[in-house]
Amino acid sequence: SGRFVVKSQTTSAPASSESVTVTPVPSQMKAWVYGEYGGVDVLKFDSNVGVPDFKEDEVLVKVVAAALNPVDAKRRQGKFKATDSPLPTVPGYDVAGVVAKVGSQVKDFKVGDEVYGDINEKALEGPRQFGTLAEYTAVEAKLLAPKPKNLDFAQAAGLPLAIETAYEGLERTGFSAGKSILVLNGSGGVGSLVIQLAKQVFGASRVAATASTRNLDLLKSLGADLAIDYTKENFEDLPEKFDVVYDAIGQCDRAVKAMKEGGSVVALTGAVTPPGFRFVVTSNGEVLKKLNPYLESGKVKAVVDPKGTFSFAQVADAFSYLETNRATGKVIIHPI
Ligand SMILES: C/C=C1/OC(C)=C(O)C1=O
Repeated sequence: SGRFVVKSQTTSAPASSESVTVTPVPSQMKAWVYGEYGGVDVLKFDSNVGVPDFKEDEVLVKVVAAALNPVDAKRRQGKFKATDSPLPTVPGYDVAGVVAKVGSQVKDFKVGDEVYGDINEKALEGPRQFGTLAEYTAVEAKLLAPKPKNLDFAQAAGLPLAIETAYEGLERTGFSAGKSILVLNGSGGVGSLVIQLAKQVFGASRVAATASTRNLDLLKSLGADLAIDYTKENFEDLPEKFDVVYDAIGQCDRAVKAMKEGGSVVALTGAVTPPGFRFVVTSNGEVLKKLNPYLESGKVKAVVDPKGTFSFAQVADAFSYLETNRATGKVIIHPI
């Protein structure tokens, strides 16, 4: 087959354009790999990794950008080894890229489509051996959605796992219009989206969020009515209580003290104190399709860490930065 080049153009100002060579698909590719569990030092850059096979209901995506998530680091540390796929592993859940090949059962996508998604339907149960920190990745078509036209690949790559987690957590608490919410870690990858979805999609009456001093203005810019500086006060000591507390940091024992009688507390990680509950995100392209209008209208924005994107060669440095827990928004790898 001939050379297929896609010229991507965002519809927002400042417009950005990027040419992506989609085919011919090689048999070998560049990817980051680890053959043993451990620290960042087990990550190796390999120029001769086999391009993954894909099933009839899957697509092969030419990766343009990928995002790092805490689950990538925890998985590499072996915290989920009991349910992990075999080593060696190519890490990475989030992808934004261009469809390079489609399986025979795929109807919703064709070669050249610009897509984004989280490639692991169940984050901790058998995540794919060949992830997104690679030139190509295979994924079920049902986990993908068209990339929002106004976002470049780097911005889009940072959304799937975080926005699906934010949305699913709000749904699971029964959050709805007119309710109040407190978001713990409002400047994080998930928290920065919980603030926006609560306000713009669910119709929150009031949104409060915690962050450090340097991120209080960001909370307000995302729509928070109350920005709480956790270096200066304890949110659970404030007189105001909330219908829902979304714990995106691991402070469930404190979160339940900020909940109104009859309210709900959802936690992403860490020990759970009743009535708080924990869940693990299920990836679903339909959630991304449902949220695309909010992204394309600009009502909901992707938050990329101010350090900017890390190059493909800098993946180990990017993980070191992510694991400081100091990132604001998402840590993105672009271009790949
Ligand atoms: C994205 C999934 C996760 O699930 C747990 C328990 C974490 O700590 C994650 O990051």
